[in-house]
Amino acid sequence: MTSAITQDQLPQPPKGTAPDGEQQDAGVREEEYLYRDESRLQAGSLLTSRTMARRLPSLVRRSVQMAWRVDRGATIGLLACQIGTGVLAALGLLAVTGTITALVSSGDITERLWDAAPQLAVIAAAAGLRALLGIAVVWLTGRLRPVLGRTAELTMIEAALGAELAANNKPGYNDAYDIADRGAQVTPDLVEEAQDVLAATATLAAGATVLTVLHPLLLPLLFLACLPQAAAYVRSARVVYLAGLETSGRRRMLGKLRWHMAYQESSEEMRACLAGPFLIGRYRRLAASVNAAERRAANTGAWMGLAGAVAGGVASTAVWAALLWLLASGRMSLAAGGGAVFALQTATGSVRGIINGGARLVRTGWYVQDWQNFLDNAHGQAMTDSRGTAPVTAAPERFEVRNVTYRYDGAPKDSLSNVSLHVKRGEIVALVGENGSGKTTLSRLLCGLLLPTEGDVAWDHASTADLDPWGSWEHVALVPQKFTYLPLTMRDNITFGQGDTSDAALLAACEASGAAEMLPKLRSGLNTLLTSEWFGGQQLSGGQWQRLVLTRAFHRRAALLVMDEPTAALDARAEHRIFAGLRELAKDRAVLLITHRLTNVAVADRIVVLDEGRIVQEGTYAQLTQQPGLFQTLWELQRRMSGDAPLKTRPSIVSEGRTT
Ligand SMILES: Nc1ncnc2c1ncn2[C@@H]1O[C@H](COP(=O)(O)OP(=O)(O)OP(=O)(O)O)[C@@H](O)[C@H]1O
Repeated sequence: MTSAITQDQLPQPPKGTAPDGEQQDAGVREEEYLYRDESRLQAGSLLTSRTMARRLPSLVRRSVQMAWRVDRGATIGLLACQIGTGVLAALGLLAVTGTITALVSSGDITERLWDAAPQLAVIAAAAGLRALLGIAVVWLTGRLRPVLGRTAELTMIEAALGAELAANNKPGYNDAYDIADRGAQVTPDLVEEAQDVLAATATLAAGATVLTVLHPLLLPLLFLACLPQAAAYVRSARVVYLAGLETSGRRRMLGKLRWHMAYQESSEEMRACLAGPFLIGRYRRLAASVNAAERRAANTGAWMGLAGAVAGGVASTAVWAALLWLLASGRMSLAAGGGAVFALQTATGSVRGIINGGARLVRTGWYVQDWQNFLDNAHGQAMTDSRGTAPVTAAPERFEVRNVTYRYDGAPKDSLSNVSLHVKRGEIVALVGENGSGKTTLSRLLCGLLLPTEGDVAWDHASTADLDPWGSWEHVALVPQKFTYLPLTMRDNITFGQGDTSDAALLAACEASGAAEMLPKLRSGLNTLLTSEWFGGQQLSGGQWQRLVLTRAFHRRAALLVMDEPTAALDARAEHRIFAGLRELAKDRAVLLITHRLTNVAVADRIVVLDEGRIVQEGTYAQLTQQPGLFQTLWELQRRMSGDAPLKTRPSIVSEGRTT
């Protein structure tokens, strides 16, 4: 038996605080996590019924094209079913009007019944076949939906991977991604809704033919009667869509909170810092604001629906009055009138189906349009638009940053100012400096992951902006400061399906990084799934993961090796192994080493010291340890802390800022 979780089963805050962390949390400010793309919101609010009517055919066409691309068989089957449904509906309807005409004509009742019998048989056969086609539609749709959904997701991932790394800092990019992702999720709905519209259109075609034959006035009247409801549906769809846009940022934040509160990676901090109650409080407030926006949209939608229904009711009464008038004035026979009543009812149902399905289709179409816009150019961040396609034909010899300035989008100041640096194959260059001085940013530029705001980054003589990014990253091996724990086997985590995947090649890289030592402890050696979230998996420690990430970089045998704090999580023996082996590794590689452990940079040929985004010192280890300046100050502080030596200079930076 299942039971709902009660409030007291949730993590509780420390005594003296409100259960939802209210005392610590000032709440969600009005402007927090809000979507602010005014032009987009304005464009959304201008979407009208006329736009909808104009877009409907292209949306149906697009959904058919999407379905065609992923499963031609199912698409052909579905189209055939819709056409079949329409034909059967027409046959059934004609048979019904024929039956009614036969039954209300004069003559013996037995004769009239015999006359109507073939029509009744057609009605029964058409209804049975339509039911069969309905089952086929459900089966084919069930076959198509998941493939469409997964394909849409994959195209999103490809588009995101094809965007500039800097895109994450661009205003609106992450919102655009989220909104587009929603579009990807509803892609299967587009096909289903298009089908509903097609089916209703097919039935309407049948009803319309009969109505027009009975009296040419009936069909236009019917359309007029449905217009108010159509307008109401579209308005309500627009309100819901706009509410979705406005709340996208907050819904993204809700997703992030759920992730951090529930998943393994952050679970220890969540518990030990008692972050749960605080974050649950924050979640509640954000959720309440999203709920309120959605409730407002639902209310407005309901009012619009009511207005549409009232107007539609009045208009329908007028249509029925017109029919009565046609009958009363003798402009239509009683027999035809019976058929007309039935045809009118069928056609009214179909038109409502078109309008209802059409409004849903248009709303889904807006989302799908967002998805397609993102696929087109990743919200203006596609690398194909910002970079060249020049291939990197041979492994570059020299990597150079020339007079580079870089500022992250939205940042108040430059992270790097007029910086120049080069590193050649066979050389180790160390980059040092205090937190936030720009080391990682510089390494991202050297790798071609970021393009400079000013200046140039060149590999041999080619600017990274002109190179094909994917081709160039084949020559890069990166040990990032923050690495990702991927739930793959050790083998896959090392190779990502590239290079020599033989055991011999992998073991050589494992030896160099120290990862070989952990292999005997793994259940299935290189084939062990490195996570405890799945059956049979095994989780590594932080340092073991760092060894693995080093193995990944060494295995790539790339011309440029960038190591950003590569030994932060390693034990002394493992760290020693890395630095002792670095010279050997650098024989045919250009190595950029970033570390705060200044004694380790003795291995480098040159040391570049960054301070607040500028190069303030450059030289060998021997030179910089003897030269007064930032390097010497930091180096002496570290030596003092490790008890190596007394200070040569006063550690003024601790209390008075920098000494340079
Ligand atoms: N993705 C980012 N978006 C916006 N600003 C960033 C981003 N990454 C870094 N910065 C900013 O750029 C500046 C330099 O950061 P960077 O990470 O390059 O420093 P660092 O020298 O590597 O620091 P640390 O030693 O702490 O790793 C900092 O002021 C930081 O706030």
